Amino acid sequence: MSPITERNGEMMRRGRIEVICGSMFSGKTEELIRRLKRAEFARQSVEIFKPSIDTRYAEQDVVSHEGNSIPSTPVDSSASILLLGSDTDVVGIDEAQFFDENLIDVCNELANRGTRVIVAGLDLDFKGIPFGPMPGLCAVADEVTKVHAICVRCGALAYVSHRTVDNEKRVLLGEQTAYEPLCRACYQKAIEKDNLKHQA
Ligand SMILES: Nc1ncnc2c1ncn2[C@@H]1O[C@H](COP(=O)(O)OP(=O)(O)O)[C@@H](O)[C@H]1O
Ligand SMILES: Cc1cn([C@H]2C[C@H](O)[C@@H](COP(=O)(O)O)O2)c(=O)[nH]c1=O
Ligand SMILES: [Zn+2]
Repeated sequence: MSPITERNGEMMRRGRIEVICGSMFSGKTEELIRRLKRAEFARQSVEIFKPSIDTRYAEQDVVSHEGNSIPSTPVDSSASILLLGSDTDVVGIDEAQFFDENLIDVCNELANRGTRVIVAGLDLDFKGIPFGPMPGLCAVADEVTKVHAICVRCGALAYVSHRTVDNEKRVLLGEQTAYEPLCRACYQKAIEKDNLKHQA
């Protein structure tokens, strides 16, 4: 069970929201899997969800770039998470940026009912704009962990995922062949170069 607390003389599970955010390759999924596996070792009930559009490495599992994985339930909308994740000690959600804004209310509702909710997602899209429900989730979270990849151009800490293929759609599944993690300075240079290419 989750840590227990007392409310109005009743023993309750203590709910909370933990957000793990950062660029691509920053270790969000590995950190999510680490926390979820520790909860399983503690014999807590764990349910893991991901958006069904995320078929990059596997249909069902949450998989890190290193190949670590954990079984999950793909869902089409955040409402399904509330339905399927109730009465669970710990709910894990990966690729949260792809969910609808209602995910914020769903996580709040689960946490208020006593569930520990651990959410991982991209804080910024390839244009450097806050992605989907992520900024709202960071605001309501009890704890936010920002993780960093290494900038592939200079070795500093990366903060954003630069798209290296010509496609303006916000959602474009991919890995190293389509994205590179960059620090702020290298990202500025890369964007200037991209803009010049588009003007030519
Ligand atoms: N530039 C990079 N910086 C850090 N890790 C990288 C980089 N490129 C590839 N990786 C790999 O990505 C792994 C993290 O994968 P993952 O947890 O799936 O990240 P995320 O979910 O944030 O995209 C690292 O352990 C490392 O093996
Ligand atoms: C920046 C950015 C990324 N995506 C896609 C690319 C990947 O399939 C996922 C992120 O996965 P990770 O676990 O964080 O490596 O999101 C996108 O669709 N749009 C973007 O702007
Ligand atoms: Zn750099």
